[in-house]
Parts: sequence; C-alpha cells; structure tokens
Amino acid sequence: SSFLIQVVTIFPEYLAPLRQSLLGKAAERGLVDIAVHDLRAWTDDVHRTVDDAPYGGGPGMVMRPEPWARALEEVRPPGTRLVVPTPAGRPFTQAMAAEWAAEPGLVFACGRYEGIDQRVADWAAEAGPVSEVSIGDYVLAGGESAVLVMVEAVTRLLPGVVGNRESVEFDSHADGLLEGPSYTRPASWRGHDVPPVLLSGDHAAIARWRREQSLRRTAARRPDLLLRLPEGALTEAERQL
Ligand SMILES: COC(=O)COc1cccc(COC(=O)c2cn[nH]c2)c1
Repeated sequence: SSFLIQVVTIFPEYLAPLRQSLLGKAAERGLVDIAVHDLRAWTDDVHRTVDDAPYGGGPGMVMRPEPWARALEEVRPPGTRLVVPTPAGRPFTQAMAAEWAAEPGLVFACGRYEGIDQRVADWAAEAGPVSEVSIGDYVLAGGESAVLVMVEAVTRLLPGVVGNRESVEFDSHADGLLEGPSYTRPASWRGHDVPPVLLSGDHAAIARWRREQSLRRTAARRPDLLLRLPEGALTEAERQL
C-alpha cells in the first residue's frame, strides 16, 4: 500500500516540486501518494482570511485556529502523525525520518506569518501524534521549504524508492557518524590523487580507512554527534583518534 503524504498550505504551488524526480517516480510506481491542500478552502469569509493580530500584542500576524481545524478534520486520517515545521521545534533527525517512514503516512501543516495559534497543535494532539520539528537554526518565511526537505528525507527511506538499498543503509548519520569523502575516476585529477588505499583492493584496509575518515570528520565538524554515540559505538583506539 502506498505511503500517503498530505500537505496543508496557503501556497500550494510551492509544493509542485514534490511531483518531480525521485518523488515523481515513486509516486508513479504507487509507492507514495502526495496531496496538497490550500488552507483557504476552509475559510468562510469573502476575503478568505487565515490570519489575525496576536493576543498580547507584538509584531506580525498569527494564523487563525478555525480554518486549520476544519482542514485537518477533513484531510487527516485518525491517528496519522501531524508534522508542523517550526524554528521552535525539536531537531528533525534521520532517526525521525526512519520512524515516520514506517508509519502509514503523514500530514504536514505549513505555518506562515508568526506561526499558527498554538491551540491547533494542542487540539490536534487529541487525534494522533503531533511533531513540531525544526530543520535547522534559522527562520524561514513559512513551513513549505521544510516540508520539501522532510518529505525527501522520509520518502527515500520507503521500501522500493531508492534502488540501491545499500546506499540508504550507509547514509551519513546511519551509524551516528558523518560519511567520509568519496572518490571516482580519474585516479589522478588536476594534481589531486585518490587516497591509494582505495585503489589497493584490500577491503579490510579500505573499511578501516573509511571508518577512520568518518571519525575524524565527525570529530572535526560535529563533535556533538560523538557525545551522543551509544556506549560501545567506539573502540578505545577510536576514542584516541
Ligand atoms: C506551531 O508551529 C508554528 O506555528 C510554525 O509557524 C511557522 C512560522 C514561520 C515559519 C515557519 C517555518 O519553519 C521554519 O522557519 C523553520 C523550520 N525549521 N527551521 C526553521 C513556521
């Protein structure tokens, strides 16, 4: 059965890329279904108003709760996870992507302005899991770009979507470390040579070298990931690197 992705947004055309490339093929093969809904379809005033001034004052506007509740009541199958991209969310991780890929589908709510009335997430939690997640420490104008990112991260983990299953298993972050450098032909290129071990055919040495490259890169670029590794993840020798 296909993984059902639904997105509610005031900019439905922004989600058009979801039908291209990887996602397009997966959609054609019935592995994933994508439906994009315009939040304004659930407004009831002539101006199709989706926002209003914030209680307590302050700059900008807040998205009104009622249109969101009507939209979600109609499109969200009971128990389906509601994902709300927000700068104030828990960090989105590969682990989350893997967990979500094992569920029947997802509904994404794209916030704009200063955000969605908080009671929508609180109310939605009564009908299933709600995940307020951040894709990074920066502020976007709305959730749509974050949805493109998360949909790509999740759908590539769906069985059958990425031809070479191995490439998914060996993703960066799959073992909690960053992937090391990759090379292809030519062996010598503009004065830069491929590390000789990779041409040696010694697969044990190659695996050792790759692991060491991963560790060194992770220590240099993302020391925070090293702190998060489970107990036995690193040998004593690796800890010394
Ligand atoms: C309850 O949640 C909300 O109200 C969400 O509201 C908003 C408001 C403005 C922008 C966004 C989009 O998310 C990000 O900017 C974001 C996500 N990750 N890193 C940056 C969402």
